[in-house]
Amino acid sequence: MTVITPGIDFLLRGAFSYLAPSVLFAVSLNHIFHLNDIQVPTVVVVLIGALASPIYTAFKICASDWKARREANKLGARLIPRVKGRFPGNLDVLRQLMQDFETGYIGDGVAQLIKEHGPIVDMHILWDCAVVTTCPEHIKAMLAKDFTNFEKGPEFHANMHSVLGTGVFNSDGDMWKFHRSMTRPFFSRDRISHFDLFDRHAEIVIQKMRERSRQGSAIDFQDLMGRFTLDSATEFLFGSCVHSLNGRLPYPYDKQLLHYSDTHQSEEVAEKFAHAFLQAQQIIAGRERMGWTWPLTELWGDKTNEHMRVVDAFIAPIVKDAVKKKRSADEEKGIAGSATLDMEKKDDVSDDETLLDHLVKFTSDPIVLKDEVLNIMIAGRDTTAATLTIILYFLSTHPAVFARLRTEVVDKVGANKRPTFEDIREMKYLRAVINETLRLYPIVPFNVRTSIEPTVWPSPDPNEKPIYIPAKTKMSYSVMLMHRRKDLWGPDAEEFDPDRFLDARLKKYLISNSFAFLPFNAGPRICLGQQFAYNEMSFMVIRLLQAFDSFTLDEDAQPPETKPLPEWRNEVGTRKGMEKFFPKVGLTLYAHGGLWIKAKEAQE
Ligand code: HEM
Repeated sequence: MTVITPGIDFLLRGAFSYLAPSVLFAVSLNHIFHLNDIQVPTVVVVLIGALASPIYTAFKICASDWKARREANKLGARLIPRVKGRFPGNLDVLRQLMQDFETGYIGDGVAQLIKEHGPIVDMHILWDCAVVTTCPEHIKAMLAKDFTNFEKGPEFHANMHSVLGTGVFNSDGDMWKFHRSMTRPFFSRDRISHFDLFDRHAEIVIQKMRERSRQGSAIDFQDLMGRFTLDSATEFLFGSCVHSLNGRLPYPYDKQLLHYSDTHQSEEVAEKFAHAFLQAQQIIAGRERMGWTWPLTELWGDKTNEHMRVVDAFIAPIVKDAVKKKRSADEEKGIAGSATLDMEKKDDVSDDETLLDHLVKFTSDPIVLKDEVLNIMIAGRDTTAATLTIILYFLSTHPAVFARLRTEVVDKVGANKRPTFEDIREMKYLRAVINETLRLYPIVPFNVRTSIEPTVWPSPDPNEKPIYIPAKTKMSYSVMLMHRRKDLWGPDAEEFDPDRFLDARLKKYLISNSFAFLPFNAGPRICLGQQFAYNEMSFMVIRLLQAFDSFTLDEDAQPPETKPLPEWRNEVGTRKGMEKFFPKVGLTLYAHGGLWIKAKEAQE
């Protein structure tokens, strides 16, 4: 079977639509010359025809600019402030953005353009609108007020499809409603049973950290949290834990040889699965960054294929098993096929039910089931792992916050007791620490929607006309940059200070403008797992603070090429100038090279 690769498909379509005007023009010209008996050499006809495509393309660009200007005027609005680069198509801007992405501090390139042009800007890459906004009122329009006019869009779907399929993350309209409505009941109540699951895996985490602490060596906390959330997620999603916490944990780069020489190199299922899953996500994140040109980097084949084969090999038998189990249960009860759907209360979720058990009540289509569990796994795993990692980074670098939080843990829960949902609800400072971490490092720092119909947004400057948003335009928004705006969060917006979620600043900045804080998004597509995430993260942090009475960053253990760049320190008073880790973003945010810490065991 011949399969057309994304690159070949892109080139064929591109060649067809780009060359069509030239071919059409040359053929028509030839015909006119022929009718009028004019003798023109074929090579001249071909050359004139060849000019038709670039002229037509330039005409289309000017016409669409003119149309947007006219529509904006009609509505009493103005165009989005546009970046004017030095090279055609703003290629220099694109190059700078890519370079900043590879080697700079997270969001550097976009932050600079916003500083120069205001909180909404059109980077206008390759003659196409490439908008980014950090305004709460614009984000509110896309996510809530004008929700039906903004979708993820066909370009996003195409970029993500080979990994996310048509799951809840990567669908719009009726398909999204279908996925969301079958998954929502699973998250709609406080599912206390998860605390058993968290506890089992948290216990292994603590044990691994104790072992490392006794060896006097640092541990990569990001890797550890990736394993904790992978084991928890696979267990609660499929009821089949991959036990990645039992695998070999990495040692600091400078001690690798010493320790790796006496370990087996055999790759375990969990390692393979986690690695393949991560690689596939990195590839689709790269596609999203490259925009419509990404297929050119996949000329010889879809780069996600080899990784998705590993992921599928793990998931397919689990899905098959769940469908089989459900069928036999139905047969035993004497119900069959669609009758099952009428006879069961599908939305009821029993305590021991996994997400997959729940989903098979709605469909037995293995592709839909696989897509949905994979989507939830991506949504739920790296997000909590990275947030926990950054919480620990802040606790390691802010001893006063650590001490106050530890006092709250010991006072409210005790030195050893397993935390309950009620304990967590009472712990105001813990919630403030988590929120402050999510404010400075929201795990989805950049996101995107696509407009369907043209619309008008309020101007960030009330003295200026509103802003015209054309139809079918990709609108990026950055909650991370919004969360750091001094006009929205006060002059100390770049400081890590959990008290801002407890003192007068809460009312002044947040309650008066609730769309200024959106780590979980808002509106109909708000994160389904928000409560689950708060529970899981709170549980883990409490267990850690019960077991250890100090954490320190071990900067020597950090691989040198992943350390923050020395020149960052020149930017005094900014997060970039303060940071001791290198934040990066794939689909979600993470610490480049991991987060290496040393933990000291508590004596109580
Ligand atoms: C710190 C942890 C988390 C953060 C910061 C977070 C953040 C987000 C954000 C920003 C979105 C919106 C994405 C978009 O529309 O483009 C989202 C969606 C979603 N999240 Fe989370 N999430 C977290 C944890 C979880 C967990 C633990 C789960 C489930 C186990 C989960 C399930 C989902 C789902 C299913 C969606 C898709 C909703 C939809 O499109 O209708 N999330 N999350």
